[in-house]
Amino acid sequence: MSSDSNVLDLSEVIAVTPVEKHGGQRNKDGFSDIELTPISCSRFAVHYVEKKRGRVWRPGRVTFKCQDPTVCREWIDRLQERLNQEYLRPRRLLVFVNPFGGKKRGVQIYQQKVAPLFDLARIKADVIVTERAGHAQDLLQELELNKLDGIVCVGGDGMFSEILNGLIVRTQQEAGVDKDWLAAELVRPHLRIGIIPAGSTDAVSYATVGVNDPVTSALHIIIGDCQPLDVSSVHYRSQLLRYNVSFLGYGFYGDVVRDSDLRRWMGPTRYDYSGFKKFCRRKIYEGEVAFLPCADQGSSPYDQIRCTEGCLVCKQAGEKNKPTPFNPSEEPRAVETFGPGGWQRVRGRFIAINAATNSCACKKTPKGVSPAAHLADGCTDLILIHATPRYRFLGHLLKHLTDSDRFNHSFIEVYRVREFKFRPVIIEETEDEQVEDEEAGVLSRRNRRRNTRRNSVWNCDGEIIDQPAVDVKVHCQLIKLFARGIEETKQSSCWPVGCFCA
Ligand SMILES: CCCCCCCCCCCCC/C=C/[C@@H](O)[C@H](COP(=O)(O)O)NC(=O)CCCCCCCCCCCCCCC
Ligand SMILES: Nc1ncnc2c1ncn2[C@@H]1O[C@H](COP(=O)(O)OP(=O)(O)O)[C@@H](O)[C@H]1O
Ligand SMILES: [Ca+2]
Repeated sequence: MSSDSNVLDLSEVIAVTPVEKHGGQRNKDGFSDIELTPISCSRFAVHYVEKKRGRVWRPGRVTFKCQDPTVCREWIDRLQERLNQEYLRPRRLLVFVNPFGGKKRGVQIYQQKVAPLFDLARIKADVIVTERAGHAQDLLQELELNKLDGIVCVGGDGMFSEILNGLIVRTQQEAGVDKDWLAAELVRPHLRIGIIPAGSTDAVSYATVGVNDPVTSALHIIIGDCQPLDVSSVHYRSQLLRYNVSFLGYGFYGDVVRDSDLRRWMGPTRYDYSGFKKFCRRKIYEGEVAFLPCADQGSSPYDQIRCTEGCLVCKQAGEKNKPTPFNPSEEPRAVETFGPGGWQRVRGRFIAINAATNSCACKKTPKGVSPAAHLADGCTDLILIHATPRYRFLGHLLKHLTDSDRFNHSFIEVYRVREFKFRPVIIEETEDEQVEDEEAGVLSRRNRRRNTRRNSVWNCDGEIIDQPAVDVKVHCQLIKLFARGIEETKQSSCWPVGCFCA
């Protein structure tokens, strides 16, 4: 409801309920405790999304008084009927709660902040509190999903990654698509995923809603928002390792997540501790990155075009990348040529190799690792941080705390790509010769270095991929979230909400 008028957009109404005669007491979450028997009611309440500062949403409520109870009943039924016609609104959800992530408050967050809203909106939720890592991913291979309107993840990026992988693997299996085939055109799951932030970084939630707030995310789910999202597949020698939706980091960020995983008892601060430790260590990793730049030259990580609600860049990418029906006999369109318009190569000694499939905005870096990255453009921003003295690397890191250009350094290269591969260089103790062994997936350069340098791991949305050589490919708008992208805080967006989801 806009503040200077009394117009209420029906698509942002949560529910309509009869109200008890004496106005009733509201509990701390703003709900009236007593549901009145509808026949005798002369009042009804319209619960709606109230937009607060900083993209925070709260349930608002306005009460209407009718002289005649039948008119009141008529209003309730007609409004309820209209809400039921809003086809994007979920009726039945499967909720996975991670009791272990973040500050270990996933269950309380769901019970106290989300469940009352789902009840108010008459959403039936099947809740599963996970008992171990990978539990949600396993259940998604066997549970009955076709009566559901969506899946909700109560946790952080790692938990979301589990559900994302579980759902995509299940969908390919049912569609007969070989998920291990790098060139395969993946089938899009029809179920949307909602995220209730209850983790440590919650980058996916922050980058798609603009804030990490459980009630705000619950309201986006209730009104049936729909936001397509790119997903990157990570393979090694024709075997799928994992799907990634936000951040892939080798070197610094890989070492941070490997070190911090041993300190989960520290909660979210484990990342700052490990970050400081790995910053001081500043390990350098040699390797070669090959990448296929995105075809649309107009779009670049430097172009300052932010991906917001109704983003045109994503809308055009969606038009260009409409899913073609899967045809096993058809050879995929593989681009293997090197040179202009084809693959490019960069070989070097890196502090970090990062890929941001969306901005990766989060509390640590509100504008994101790559502020101009798009949620659904079919590309990922490949950020190569070459070896450099610590003070210069620190200067780059500090820029994440502000809105300034974090890429404006001679030791940083950034490319907007559709695919990339990384091959580490293993340093071994032998004579100096160069051998390229694609079969082993590594370039082995024999040298007189005293010690073989251990490789880093890939930080894949906070989960560890313990395989340095990877082939990454972006699948445009592979999944859909109950979100609408980063809302413009001032003028309304240029496209009606939900325009993306057919
Ligand atoms: C000196 C301050 C430097 C601030 C640097 C901020 C860099 C922020 C980069 C954030 C990357 C975000 C990408 C998101 C990844 C998440 O998917 C993933 C999993 O999320 P989940 O826990 O919810 O499951 N999260 C992460 O991998 C966390 C990465 C966080 C890295 C923190 C790095 C801190 C660096 C501190 C250096 C301090 C140097 C001080 C020297 C005097
Ligand atoms: N019940 C559980 N017990 C232990 N680990 C779990 C459980 N449920 C999920 N996990 C794992 O916890 C990890 C972190 O989950 P996440 O919600 O991302 O928390 P955080 O944001 O703190 O990393 C994920 O790898 C997930 O697989
Ligand atoms: Ca993208």
